[in-house]
Amino acid sequence: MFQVSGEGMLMVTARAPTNIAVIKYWGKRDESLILPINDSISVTLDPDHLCTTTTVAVSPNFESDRMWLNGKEISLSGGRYQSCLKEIRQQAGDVIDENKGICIKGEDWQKLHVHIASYNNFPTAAGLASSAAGFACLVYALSKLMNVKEQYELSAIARQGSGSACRSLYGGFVKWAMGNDVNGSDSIAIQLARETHWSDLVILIAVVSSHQKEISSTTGMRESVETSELLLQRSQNIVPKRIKQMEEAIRNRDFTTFAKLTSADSNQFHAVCLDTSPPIFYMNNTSHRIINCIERWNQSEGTPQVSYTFDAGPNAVMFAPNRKVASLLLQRLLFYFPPLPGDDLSSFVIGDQSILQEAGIGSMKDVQSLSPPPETKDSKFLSKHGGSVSYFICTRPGRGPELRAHGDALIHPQTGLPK
Ligand SMILES: Nc1ncnc2c1ncn2[C@@H]1O[C@H](COP(=O)(O)OP(=O)(O)OP(=O)(O)O)[C@@H](O)[C@H]1O
Ligand SMILES: C[C@@](O)(CCOP(=O)(O)OP(=O)(O)O)CC(=O)O
Repeated sequence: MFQVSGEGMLMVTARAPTNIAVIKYWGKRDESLILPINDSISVTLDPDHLCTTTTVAVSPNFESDRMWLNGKEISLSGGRYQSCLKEIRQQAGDVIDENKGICIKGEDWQKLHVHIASYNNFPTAAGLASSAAGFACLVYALSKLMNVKEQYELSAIARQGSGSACRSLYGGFVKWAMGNDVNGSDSIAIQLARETHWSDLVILIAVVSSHQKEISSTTGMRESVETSELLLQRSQNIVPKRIKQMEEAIRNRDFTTFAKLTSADSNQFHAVCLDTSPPIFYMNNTSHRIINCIERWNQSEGTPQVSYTFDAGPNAVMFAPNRKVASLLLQRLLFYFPPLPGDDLSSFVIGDQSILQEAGIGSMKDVQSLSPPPETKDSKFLSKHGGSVSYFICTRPGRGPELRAHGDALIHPQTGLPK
């Protein structure tokens, strides 16, 4: 919402979700415009559980563009922030409200400076796509402040902050079309279906403990483009088919196909990482154990009960077709990856915690007395790995960015500084 203070400051606060790719983006054909070598498809995660909140403010008294992330001032000099700010200013419209004494013409935005305060309600730079939610929220909030008319162009602007950010401008199920234009104007996100289209889906995230310093997605994909022949084959011959199949699976809410494609595409993306020289290892032993646990279960049932996907890190994102299956998944995961003694269950499973009740787990004692999954006949698969998952987040497909009320503003209306 617009908020005008006595100091002549105008503010907007917005919230934006993260997303998880089910057909992965990996590889750019243009590094500075962030143009991908293939289409990708993602599911937007419920912002009630994982989101960025950003307040943007403008005042004639501001001397430079400034930004605070999670309370600490950060530099906006990087090319990605500069591209987003420049592009959004070019699209800015008039903001005129005679009653409130506001008159900002479209061209005035080139001279006016903004203050930005942003907060992620989940760990930043920890493999949970903070850059996707962050850049989507920044561009969305600025577009509202600056009265940008062409809302469909926002994804092409957010893309220049971080490729995957373009998909966070929509809720539900989203495709990022790679486009053909050299200037990137058609490399944009398109909503395939709203979150309500497939609201039974349950998403469980295992935040896997990791002390390794990971290689960033930006660097990793650059090295894959330079060295992996498998990536060339994937982007030219495999992804185009999978995109069509995935679109159809989403349209028909066909979980079996959705699950098969999601896990297969994650595995192929990590195979590309291994095919990169030098090879890149994003998953760790815990990630591999989670895959084994799910594959054993799926094999024993003959059809996929759940699916998994991993981005450029060890965290698992798992999909279940409904709450019943999600609670069976949670029982299995808590059996193999219990919290450490003394941990608190209510901070070990966060997000939509009602899933714990449905899984019949009310206390740490219930976790300890979980029986081994019935498909686990061989005792070598019975070892537990307490503490190797830091915590679980239970969520669902969610809405796209939205404006927030004045009360959520992160900038003080008098000082123009973070609250
Ligand atoms: N709320 C935000 N607003 C603007 N930029 C943000 C925000 N949160 C994160 N970023 C930017 O994204 C960077 C982190 O991106 P990075 O790709 O390292 O981590 P991630 O997106 O959390 O994890 P991953 O890409 O592995 O899923 C930060 O250093 C910052 O530049
Ligand atoms: C594995 C991925 O998560 C890669 C995401 O890469 P980024 O969007 O973080 O990379 P840049 O465009 O360089 O900022 C797959 C995906 O989200 O599609």
